[in-house]
Amino acid sequence: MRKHSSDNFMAGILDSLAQTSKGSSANSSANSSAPTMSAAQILPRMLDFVLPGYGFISNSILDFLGLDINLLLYAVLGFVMLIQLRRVFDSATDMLLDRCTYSFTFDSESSMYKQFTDWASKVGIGLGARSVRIDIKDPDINSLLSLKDFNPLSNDAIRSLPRKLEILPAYQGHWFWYKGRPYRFAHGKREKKEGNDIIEATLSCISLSSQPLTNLFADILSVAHQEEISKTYIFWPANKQRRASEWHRPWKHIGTRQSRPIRTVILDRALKSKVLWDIAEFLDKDTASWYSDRGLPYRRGYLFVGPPGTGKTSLSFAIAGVFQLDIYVLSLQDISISENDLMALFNSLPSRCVVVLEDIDSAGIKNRGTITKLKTTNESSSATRSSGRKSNENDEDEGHISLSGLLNVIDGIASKEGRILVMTTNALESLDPALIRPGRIDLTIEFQLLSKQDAWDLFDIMYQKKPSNNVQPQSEKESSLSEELAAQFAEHIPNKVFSPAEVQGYLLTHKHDPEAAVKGVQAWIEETLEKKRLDEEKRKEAEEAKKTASEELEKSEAKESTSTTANEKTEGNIVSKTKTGS
Ligand SMILES: Nc1ncnc2c1ncn2[C@@H]1O[C@H](COP(=O)(O)OP(=O)(O)OP(=O)(O)O)[C@@H](O)[C@H]1O
Repeated sequence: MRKHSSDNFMAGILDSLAQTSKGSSANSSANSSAPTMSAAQILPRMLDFVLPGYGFISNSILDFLGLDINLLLYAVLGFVMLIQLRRVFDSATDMLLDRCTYSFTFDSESSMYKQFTDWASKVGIGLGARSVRIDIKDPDINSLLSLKDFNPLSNDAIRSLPRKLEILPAYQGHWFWYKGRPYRFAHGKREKKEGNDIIEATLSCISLSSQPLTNLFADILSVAHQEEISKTYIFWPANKQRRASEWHRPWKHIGTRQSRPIRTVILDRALKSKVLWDIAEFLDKDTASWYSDRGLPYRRGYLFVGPPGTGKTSLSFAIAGVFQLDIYVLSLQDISISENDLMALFNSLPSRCVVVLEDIDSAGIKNRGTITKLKTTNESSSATRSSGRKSNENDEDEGHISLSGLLNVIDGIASKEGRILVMTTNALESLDPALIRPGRIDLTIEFQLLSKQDAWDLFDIMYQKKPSNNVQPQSEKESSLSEELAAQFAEHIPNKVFSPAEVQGYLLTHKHDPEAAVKGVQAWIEETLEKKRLDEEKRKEAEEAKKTASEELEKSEAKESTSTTANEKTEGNIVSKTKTGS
């Protein structure tokens, strides 16, 4: 039934068209100037047939309003056709992309992603897109600090810093041109893992080979490399939750620092070059095979010994900068790090890096000997029993990582080849010899308190002008003046009394005024020595009080145990007397 009516409908339309066309051809023979039905008339005719009266209405609108609704109709039809064409184009492009595209994928947690977005922001990739992501770059606080009239108490100072926008490719797909080729950057699957969004990113290129993409990545890496040359990447252990997750590296990138120039670390020249040559030789391309040919583990260990603030950490950072290595800093004082964590942390180190184990003396490493001693003491000593402490409590006090656990990590089978281990300590004598035996520690460097010459060097480092900082290099006159000031300054500093950190702290209070630093140094020395003296007195008093308290405790415990023994004896006598009496 329905088919029948639709047949009628089509027949009607064709009839109507045929009549028009017949009429037109008849007329055309009679009158060649008579209008024939043009393509433009087909739609109105069809509509007239479907909606009787449409022709009348459209003519009336044309007559009265001068508006040709047929034109509107064609515009709508054209628009619909365009949309359809776009769909066809999209699916054709998808098909083309599928067949003729190369894609490289990386995830948002990878360092590749960071390097791509840095590159995109630098090259302005996001700028061509109609939809971009924007972020605000951190204000350049360094530039503010270098201003003479900077007042840290004024909130406005920080607020007034210009903040720059960072323009990045949007999360949806985005085409861009690079070196005459179209590339597409898109974010894909987003997954939530351990509270973190991990997004898959894809960079594609229409090409029959992967070469253009490889070239693009080479460009990205070379831009990143230029930046990295002067930077040191710093890693710390990630928090416990992330460390436990199989999705994350146990290390967290916590920052990137301008590499510390080696000349800014004050250390005996011969020692400095000894350690640098040693590392250079270790990192030489032939050294790894030299080690493996001889069955030696390809690792190097250094021990930096010296009082606090003498440059042990600074030298570690400078070494990382000189050799372009990332630095992994680990403190065993972090009680959340278990032996298993330590193992995972060491196992996931890259093959070339500097790993710094800070303050290993105060880390509370459980010493094999100490544990045995404690256990024996606990078993035999009634004094310890009476204090109510259990042996495992003592073990915990001793530290959460055992010496054997640490040794295992440092040179066990799983330990990474090629890493440079730096252990720092303030107290060499408190270290277990096993920890620093040759093979684990290959070179020990001693750091000292400041000599007069060191004070001279430190002053020079603090006030030298660098041509690279848009500051004019020093003239000869200026340079001889600053040498004179450095000499005067060094003259005041007593030999081997202050650490470089202490003197640096003082100089920082006169950052832009070397004359004032020289003028005020004597007063500072006296004040600091007096403070040190008072601190030392307090420390001694506290030590004395602790000693007296423990002696008193021992005495009272001894008294208690004597009276217990006497009571037991008396009780024994009473019992024996009673027995005898009975
Ligand atoms: N030898 C040095 N040369 C240059 N700067 C130094 C030196 N020693 C210390 N400093 C300065 O003192 C500060 C602390 O130095 P650093 O952390 O390297 O000392 P450290 O010996 O590792 O101390 P700690 O034993 O307390 O860890 C840094 O800002 C550093 O610039």
